[in-house]
Amino acid sequence: MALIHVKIKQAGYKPNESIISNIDFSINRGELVGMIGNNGAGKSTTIKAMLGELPFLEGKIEKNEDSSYSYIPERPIYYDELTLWEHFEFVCAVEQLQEENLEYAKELLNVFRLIDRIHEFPSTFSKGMQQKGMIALAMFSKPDLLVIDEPFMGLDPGSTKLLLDMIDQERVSGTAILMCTHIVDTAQRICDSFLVVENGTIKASGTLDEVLSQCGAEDGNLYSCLSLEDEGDE
Ligand SMILES: Nc1ncnc2c1ncn2[C@@H]1O[C@H](COP(=O)(O)OP(=O)(O)OP(=O)(O)O)[C@@H](O)[C@H]1O
Repeated sequence: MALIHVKIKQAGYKPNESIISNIDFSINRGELVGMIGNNGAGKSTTIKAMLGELPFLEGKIEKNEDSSYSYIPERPIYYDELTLWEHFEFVCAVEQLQEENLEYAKELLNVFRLIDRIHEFPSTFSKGMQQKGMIALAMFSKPDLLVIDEPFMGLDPGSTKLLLDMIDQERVSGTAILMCTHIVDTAQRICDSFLVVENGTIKASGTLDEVLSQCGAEDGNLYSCLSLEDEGDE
C-alpha cells in the first residue's frame, strides 16, 4: 500500500480560487520522487495541500495512519528565542522522540559541520547553515516520508554532496522522499520517479522513461519536459 495517495480535484488559498487541479499521485516507501516545474507552476502549493496546510481543498489525501512525515520548507523557519540545539530538544519533547533521535541529530549536525554552533541562535547563521539546520531537524525524527522543498538552495558544493549521500542513505533505509527542485539534472540522476507540474496540474508522472515519453522529450533530457516560459508570463 502506498504511504500517501494525493487526489486533489482542486485547491487554493481563497474560496472559489483554483490554484492546483486534477492532481493524482502516490508515494511508496523507499521511493525518491522528484517534483519539477517552472516558477509558479504549483509545486509548493501541491506540497502544502498534501500536508493539509491549504485552506481550500476539494479532494482527499489518503495517508497511511501509522506513518510520520517531516517537511523542510523552502525558506528556513526558526524560533527567535531558541538556540539550534533547543529546537531539537523542543521537537523531541513535542513529538515524544527518544534519546537515540537526539544522538542521531548530533551525528547529522556533525556531518553538516554545525556541531560547534549548536548553542547559538540560528538567526546568526549563514543561509546555507540555516538550511542545513532545517534538514537535520526534519531528518532526526526518522520520518517515513520526508518532504523537501528546494533542498539544495544555498548549499555549498560539499554540503550538496553530503545531502545527496544522506538522501540516498535515507532512501535505502526505507524513507520515502518527495523532493521539489529546480536542479533538474540532479533530479534526473537520482530520483526513482518524477512529477512534472505545469499550470497547477500534473503534466506527466512516472519513471524517467514514462515522463519523457508523456512530454514527448525525445532528447532524453528532463529539462525538455519544462516549457520555456515562466508560468506567470503566460
Ligand atoms: N500564500 C499564497 N497566497 C495566494 N497565492 C499564492 C500563495 N502562494 C502561492 N500562491 C500562488 O500560487 C501559484 C503557484 O505558486 P507555487 O508557490 O505553488 O509555485 P511553485 O511551483 O512552488 O513555484 P517556485 O518554483 O517559484 O517556488 C502562483 O500563482 C502563486 O502566486
